[in-house]
Amino acid sequence: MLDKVCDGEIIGQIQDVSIRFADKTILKNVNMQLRKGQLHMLTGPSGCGKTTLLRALNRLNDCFEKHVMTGNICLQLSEGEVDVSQLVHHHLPLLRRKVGMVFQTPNLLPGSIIDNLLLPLKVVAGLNSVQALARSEEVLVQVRLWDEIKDRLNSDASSLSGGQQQRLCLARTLVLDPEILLLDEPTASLDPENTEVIEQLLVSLKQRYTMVMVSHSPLQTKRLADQAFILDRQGVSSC
Ligand SMILES: Nc1ncnc2c1ncn2[C@@H]1O[C@H](COP(=O)(O)OP(=O)(O)OP(=O)(O)O)[C@@H](O)[C@H]1O
Repeated sequence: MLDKVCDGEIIGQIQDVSIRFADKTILKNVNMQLRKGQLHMLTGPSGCGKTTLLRALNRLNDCFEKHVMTGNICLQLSEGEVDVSQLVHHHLPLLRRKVGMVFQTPNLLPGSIIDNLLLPLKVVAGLNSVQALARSEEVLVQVRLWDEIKDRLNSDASSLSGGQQQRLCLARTLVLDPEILLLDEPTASLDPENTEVIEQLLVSLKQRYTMVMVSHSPLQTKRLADQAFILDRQGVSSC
C-alpha cells in the first residue's frame, strides 16, 4: 500500500484527458487528482505516456505539431482556479512559471553557474542584479548546492558533476517560485549517491510544493510516494 497520505486539499483535477499526436492516441480518458504538498509518483511501462501526461499539466505538449488534447485539467494556484486546457497562448509563460518542470537529463543554459539563475530572474521575473543575486543564493542553499559552488559561481555550468547539474536545474525551476513541480525521472542519469541526494532534497521540498514525478523504479516510487499511480493502456490507477 503506497498511499501513505490520502487526505489533503485537492489542488489538481485531471478529468477525462485524452491526448494524441497526429492519429496516434497516447492517453485515453485519464482521471487523476493532485493534493496540495504531496509527492505524486507516476509509473508505468515505457511509452505509456507518462512524460506526455506531465507535459499536459503545463501545456508543454503545445510545442509539438499535430498534438490534440481533450478533457479538462484544472489547477488551484495562488491566483485562483486555472483551467489549463482553456488557457490562451499568451498566458502559457505564467502557467509554466507556476508549474515548473525538471527533465530527465540536466538541460543547463550555456554560460556560468550563476548565469543559469540570474538569466531567468532578470528576464522572466524582472529582478535587478542585487535582488537576483540574493534570490540565487537563497535557492542554491535550498537545493543544498551553495556550499559546494559558492567559490566558483562564475565557472562554466558544464563543469559541475551530473548530480550538481541536476540540482542547478532544480534551482533554476525553484527560483521562479513555482507552486507545482513536474519531475520527469530526475534521477535517471545519476549514480546511486547522487540519486540519494536528490531524493532527500525532494522529501525536504514536500509540503511547500505539490510535486508530480515520473519514475521507472518501484523502489524509488515506494520510498518517495505520498500517492502512487500506474499509467497503462487502461488509464491511470492508484496503487
Ligand atoms: N512530440 C511527440 N510527437 C509524436 N509522438 C510523441 C511525441 N512525444 C511522445 N510521443 C509518443 O507518445 C508515446 C508516449 O511517449 P512518452 O514519452 O510520454 O512515454 P513515457 O511513458 O514517458 O515513456 P518512457 O518511460 O520510455 O520515458 C510514445 O509512443 C512516443 O513516441
